[in-house]
Amino acid sequence: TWSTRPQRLLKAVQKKATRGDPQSVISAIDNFCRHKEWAMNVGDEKGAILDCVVSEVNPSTALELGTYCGYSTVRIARLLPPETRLITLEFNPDYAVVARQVIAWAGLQDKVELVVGASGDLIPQMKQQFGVKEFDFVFLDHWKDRYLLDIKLLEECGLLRRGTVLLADNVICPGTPEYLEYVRTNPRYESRYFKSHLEYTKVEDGLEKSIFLG
Ligand SMILES: Cn1cnc(CNC(=O)c2cc(-c3ccc(F)cc3)cc(O)c2O)c1
Ligand SMILES: [Mg+2]
Repeated sequence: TWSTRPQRLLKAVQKKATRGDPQSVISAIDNFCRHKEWAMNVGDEKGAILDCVVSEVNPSTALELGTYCGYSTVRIARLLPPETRLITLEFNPDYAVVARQVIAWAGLQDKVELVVGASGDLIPQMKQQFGVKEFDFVFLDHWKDRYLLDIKLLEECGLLRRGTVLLADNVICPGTPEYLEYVRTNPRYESRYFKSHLEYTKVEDGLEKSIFLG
C-alpha cells in the first residue's frame, strides 16, 4: 500500500531530527519539502515572521487553525513559556495522526492540545469544553474560505480580547480576499501585511497580522 506525503514527511523527521529538539524537527521538514517533496507547511521564510510575532505577543493561550503535519505547531509551541498552551484544530484525521507524532518527536506534546474536528463546530465549544477564557494569539492556516467565517465566530463567542493578535497565512497564494477586505476595512482591526513568498518557492505570498481592538 502506498504511503502518503504526510507519512513520508514524518519518516524524514524520524530519520533526520533529534528527539526533543524542535529546531531539528523544523529543519528536517524544511529540507524534506525543499529537496524531496513540496508540502504546504508555512515554511522557513514565513516561519521566521511567525516566530517574531509569537515572540512579541508571548501568548498565554494560543489557537492554531489548520495543523496539517504540525510544522507551524512546533514553531509556535517551541517559543511558548512553561504553563502556556497552544490549541490546534485539524479537520483531517490522517493529518492529525502524523501531526501528533511530529509534535511528540519535538517533545512539545505537553504544550499542545490537538483537536480533530471542524473549526466551525469546535470554536463555540472552546469556553465550556476546553476551559478557554480568551485567546491572545490566533494563527489561521486552514481552508482559506473559512478564515472570515471563523474570525467572526471567534468574535461572537467572546474569544478575542482587546489586543488579540491574528496572523493569517496565504493571504496572497492561494489567497483570502474576503478575509483581507474585512480585517483591512473593519475599524475594530488594525492590520498589516508582511510580504514574503509561498513556502519553498519564489511565488509571492504573505502573512496578514491583525490586532483586534475590542
Ligand atoms: C486540504 N487542506 C487541508 N488543509 C488545508 C489548508 N491549507 C491550504 O490549503 C494551503 C494551500 C497552499 C497551496 C497549495 C497549492 C498551491 F499551488 C499553492 C499554495 C499553501 C498553504 O500554505 C496552505 O496552507 C488544505
Ligand atoms: Mg498555509
